[in-house]
Amino acid sequence: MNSIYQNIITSISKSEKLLAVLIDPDKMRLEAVSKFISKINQSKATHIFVGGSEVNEGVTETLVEDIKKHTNLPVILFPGDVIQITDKADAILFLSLISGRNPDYLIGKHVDAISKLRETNLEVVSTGYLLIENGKETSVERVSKTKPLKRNNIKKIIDTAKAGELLGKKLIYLEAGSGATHAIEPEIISKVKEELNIPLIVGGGIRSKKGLESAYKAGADLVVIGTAFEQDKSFFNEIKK
Ligand SMILES: CC(C)=CCC/C(C)=C/CC/C(C)=C/CC/C(C)=C/COP(=O)(O)OP(=O)(O)O
Ligand SMILES: O=P(O)(O)OC[C@@H](O)CO
Ligand SMILES: [Mg+2]
Repeated sequence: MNSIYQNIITSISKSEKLLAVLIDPDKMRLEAVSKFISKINQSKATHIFVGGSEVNEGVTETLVEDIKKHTNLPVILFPGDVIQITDKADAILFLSLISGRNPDYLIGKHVDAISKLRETNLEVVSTGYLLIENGKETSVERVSKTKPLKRNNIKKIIDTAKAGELLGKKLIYLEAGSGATHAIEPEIISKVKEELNIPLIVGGGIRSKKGLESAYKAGADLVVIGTAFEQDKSFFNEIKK
């Protein structure tokens, strides 16, 4: 069986660019799901990510179940906490927040997640998650009680991403933060990409087709967009299939 991770690798080898729409269980009303997903189905999106920094228990499971009724795209959990794990999804980004030094977000939550993961068939994708300063405080920063990496310290960012790869992470995710003022700069993306032999995900603050193209051109393999779709459904028209 083709795994979601294998499919990402195959797409990259064919120079295809990937796009994930992030659905935040906090913000998506169940009544709005079918219309929202039909827009996703008509767009170039290749993946659906579901997650948030702070989500109440049970909400993610109900939402994922509903999303799956309306699409064949892979649904991947992007969880801020253990309670967001549900076997209704296809895979989970097993995020370790390697930009920070909070042991709970480096390894603690992961140990706590194992009992739940054992009961699921989720594909687990080990992901090195790097929060990069964007001009304002993000939810991830607040919840994890960590500081983001400074965006002018490119060496630290590159070295952190490479350390993640050498620790065995299967993906590196450069995160500016949901609703970021400054998306990750192309220069940072290209320098990190140059160093890596694993796929690179970029997200946070990308609000236009131009921003999307510029992230791809710099070397992002998969771009994550949430806020732009939440706030302006017409953005989907710009990225129709
Ligand atoms: C291992 C498991 C299961 C959980 C912990 C996973 C870790 C270490 C997560 C890293 C830190 C974290 C809180 C990530 C959340 C990522 C996420 C879903 C961000 C989406 O944006 P929001 O942070 O919800 O932004 P808004 O609140 O502005 O919508
Ligand atoms: O909501 P936006 O700013 O698109 O960010 C998406 C994602 O990278 C946040 O974790
Ligand atoms: Mg949120």
